[in-house]
Amino acid sequence: MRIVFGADDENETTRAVLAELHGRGDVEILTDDSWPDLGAGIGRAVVEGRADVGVVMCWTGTGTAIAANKIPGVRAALAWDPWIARGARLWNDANVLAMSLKRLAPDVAVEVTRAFLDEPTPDPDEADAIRRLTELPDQN
Ligand SMILES: O=C(CO)[C@H](O)[C@H](O)COP(=O)(O)O
Repeated sequence: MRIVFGADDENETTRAVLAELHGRGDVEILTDDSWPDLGAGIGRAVVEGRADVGVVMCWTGTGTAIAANKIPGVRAALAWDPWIARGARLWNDANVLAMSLKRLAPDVAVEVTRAFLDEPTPDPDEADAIRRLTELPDQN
């Protein structure tokens, strides 16, 4: 699996997530102190096919998620527990995971990351909803 990762700050949580990612595939790391540019860069790497999925972190996770979702074709999901992360893949076909580097403990962030990456394919029952989602105009 090719994964693009970026965080606008570094701490125990980002280091734990990165270690987990390195154990799971080829990791491209984006460094950008500007969270809008970082989120957009992660999104572009995914839609341009350089990575299968993106994992992005900022203080809240929200800013980079919003920035990533500005890129057409990105479905970035903010997750704070494994159930949310799994559901984002299963029911939303999310291709970018966004997390808070300030509010998730390292072990929780790793569990969230695992849940996201372990659920590679969407639920077929959600195919219509996901198609409808991708048909919605990107106007933001
Ligand atoms: O959580 C974030 C955005 O949602 C940022 O990480 C936080 O606002 C810090 O950004 P900066 O270092 O540019 O002030």
